Amino acid sequence: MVSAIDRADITGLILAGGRGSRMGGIDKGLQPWRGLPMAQQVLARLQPQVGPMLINANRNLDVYRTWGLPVLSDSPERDFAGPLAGFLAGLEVCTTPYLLTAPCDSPLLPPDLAARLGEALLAERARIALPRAGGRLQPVFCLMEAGLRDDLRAFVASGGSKIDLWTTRHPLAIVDFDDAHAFENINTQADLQRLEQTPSP
Ligand SMILES: Nc1nc2c(ncn2[C@@H]2O[C@H](COP(=O)(O)OP(=O)(O)OP(=O)(O)O)[C@@H](O)[C@H]2O)c(=O)[nH]1
Ligand SMILES: [Mg+2]
Repeated sequence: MVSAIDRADITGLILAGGRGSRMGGIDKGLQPWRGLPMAQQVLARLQPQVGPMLINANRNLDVYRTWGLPVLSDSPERDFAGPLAGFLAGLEVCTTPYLLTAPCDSPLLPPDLAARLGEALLAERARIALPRAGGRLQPVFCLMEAGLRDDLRAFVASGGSKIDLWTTRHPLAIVDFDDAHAFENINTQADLQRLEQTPSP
């Protein structure tokens, strides 16, 4: 039998703290897509897979707060230090044994993301699990042990900002997903319009 992590033991964290520079500097999480802000589309896909949910944002905090979830900003010492700053903000308040991140700009994320990453993490006795799709790692979708908090805090404090440099320091499970489309990332207005029309599961 394959063991699984109880979904209540995983906190979901939506990463909406970026600059959105390729979309003219807008707050991508609030950008409407298929009738809802993009981060809400991600929330709808992620929430059924996990227990508590958190949002990481650095702008428009009042708007995000109206969604009824805790909203965390990156530590003010670092100005837009990248997604790892968001991971750390999540780990600092996470009360479950695991944290699963998802970016606000990939609204088609797989419905079995948490389950499959969790199985691999347990089976391989890893501390971090990442998906791979279309031959590429997708490191902003990261399932990690909450016990990595101190390690990540030290890594970020020493100037670390690359997710791959942090994740490869730890036992890592990689899970192949067949549907690369599920990890499509909306970075530009053109991506937004193209994906608005593409049929999705
Ligand atoms: N917390 C936090 N998250 C970030 C930061 N930069 C990017 N992210 C998040 O990381 C994920 C991937 O971001 P990108 O699409 O590469 O970057 P972006 O800043 O959103 O957009 P660009 O400025 O166009 O690159 C998204 O979920 C972003 O919200 C940051 O400085 N802090
Ligand atoms: Mg992106």
